[in-house]
Amino acid sequence: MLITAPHDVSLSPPQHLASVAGLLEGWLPEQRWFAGKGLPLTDLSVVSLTELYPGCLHLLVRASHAGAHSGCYQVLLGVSEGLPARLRPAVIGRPAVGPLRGLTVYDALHDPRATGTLLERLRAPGAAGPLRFERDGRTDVPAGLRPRLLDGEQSNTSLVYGDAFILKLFRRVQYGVHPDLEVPSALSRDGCARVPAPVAWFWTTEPRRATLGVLQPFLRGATDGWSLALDSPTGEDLAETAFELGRATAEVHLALARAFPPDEPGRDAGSADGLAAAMSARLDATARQVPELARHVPRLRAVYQAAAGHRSHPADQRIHGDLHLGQVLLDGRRWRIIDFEGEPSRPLAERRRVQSPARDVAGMLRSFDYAAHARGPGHTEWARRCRDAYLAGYAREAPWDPREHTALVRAHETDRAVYEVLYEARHRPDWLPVPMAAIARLAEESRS
Ligand SMILES: Nc1ncnc2c1ncn2[C@@H]1O[C@H](COP(=O)(O)OP(=O)(O)O)[C@@H](O)[C@H]1O
Ligand SMILES: O=P(O)(O)O[C@H]1O[C@H](CO)[C@@H](O[C@H]2O[C@H](CO)[C@@H](O)[C@H](O)[C@H]2O)[C@H](O)[C@H]1O
Repeated sequence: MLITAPHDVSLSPPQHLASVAGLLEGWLPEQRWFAGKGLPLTDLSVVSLTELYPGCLHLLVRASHAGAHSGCYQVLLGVSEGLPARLRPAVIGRPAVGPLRGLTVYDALHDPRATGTLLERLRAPGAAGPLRFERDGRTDVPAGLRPRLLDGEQSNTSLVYGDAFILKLFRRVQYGVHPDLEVPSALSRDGCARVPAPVAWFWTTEPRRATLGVLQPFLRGATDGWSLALDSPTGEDLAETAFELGRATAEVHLALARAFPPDEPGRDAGSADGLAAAMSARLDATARQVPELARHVPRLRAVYQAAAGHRSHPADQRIHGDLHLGQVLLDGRRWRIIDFEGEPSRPLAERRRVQSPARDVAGMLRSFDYAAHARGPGHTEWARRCRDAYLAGYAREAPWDPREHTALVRAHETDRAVYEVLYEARHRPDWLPVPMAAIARLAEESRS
């Protein structure tokens, strides 16, 4: 396959691109954040290329697959004659042909020189080719903070600088306003302390505006909800924290409703029937891709219809969109909520739409179920306690009580489990039995 360069690249010789094409073709599909897993690649094209310094290229690469599917990815490449031992795990390969023959191409996000340069750019707002760097101007970002690449399971890639800031680089790039910059900025203007506020960010103008990364304060010493859930010896000891987490979710929902008022563009009314139709459409699409889901389809549709039958629902509003235990950090005694990106596989415009707050509540309930599986057999009761405490905490702060809207919450849990089925099938097939077990249970419950 030939990798094709954009016509207006002036920063680096286009023939270099042909050199790295074969390497990226093998490397991209192996990455956790690559969304086209299992779909044969038909083309790779560079939509933007910027030389950050000689030997370090910032690329946006479009990967096309058979059919209409394609995705644009952010990649930072280093090119070097030799690499120190600590950078060997980052090697992508050595081009066999072309001007880069014999040189080593590597993932430069592992290279402190490259990631240090990114921070310097963010500290001094301005342009580099099509890239634009901006900052809020209120927070001091010291020079020379030591970068460290996070190695956790992620949809994107994050770097921690001096344990003071964290930079999230969006791997799958979509054009338009990015909710992970838009929402925390709006919440911070609203005075909401539950969400770390963006300090600096960068975006590209080429071929269209797209947010590429956001720097925010690093909550040193905070523990994520997933680790806490796996470490807590009993449901009893997590109940109080789960209650507080419910309160935190409701507080953020209230702040979101204030920050994105009803007449804001992008907000539409939504109806219970429309919701059931949208959920059914997602179910059908997923069942086409994950055939083991197909036998549950009729019963799951009934779950959606049951929610549509109830006319009184909490109003749609902007929500988190992908709330789970990995997105909440216990910072001292206070829960903080991160990652407002929404479900990574959905189009950006869809993720920015108003949705039912029940969806976030359902996301967290699903997460207790995941944690119960991860803890091992016999943790159903543990999950129930966490669930009850979380719902009680939410109801304490929110203007509606999810325990009085069981059909709605169940429909969202089901829709969320369907999303998880596709997510796991694509990214982590070993985890697929977890949402599949929930699907079987929810389908069975629909009989009663
Ligand atoms: N402000 C922060 N302070 C401390 N840790 C953070 C912060 N933001 C993110 N993290 C850590 O980084 C991980 C990944 O961040 P996240 O925004 O969820 O990325 P992704 O969308 O790629 O999953 C989180 O699970 C959390 O452990
Ligand atoms: O990368 P993100 O955090 O934005 O979210 C994606 O990946 C998550 C897994 O890392 C995935 O969450 C699912 O697995 C979690 C356990 O690892 C579990 O707590 C969640 O409830 C479950 O949805 C998330 O769905 C996906 O969007």
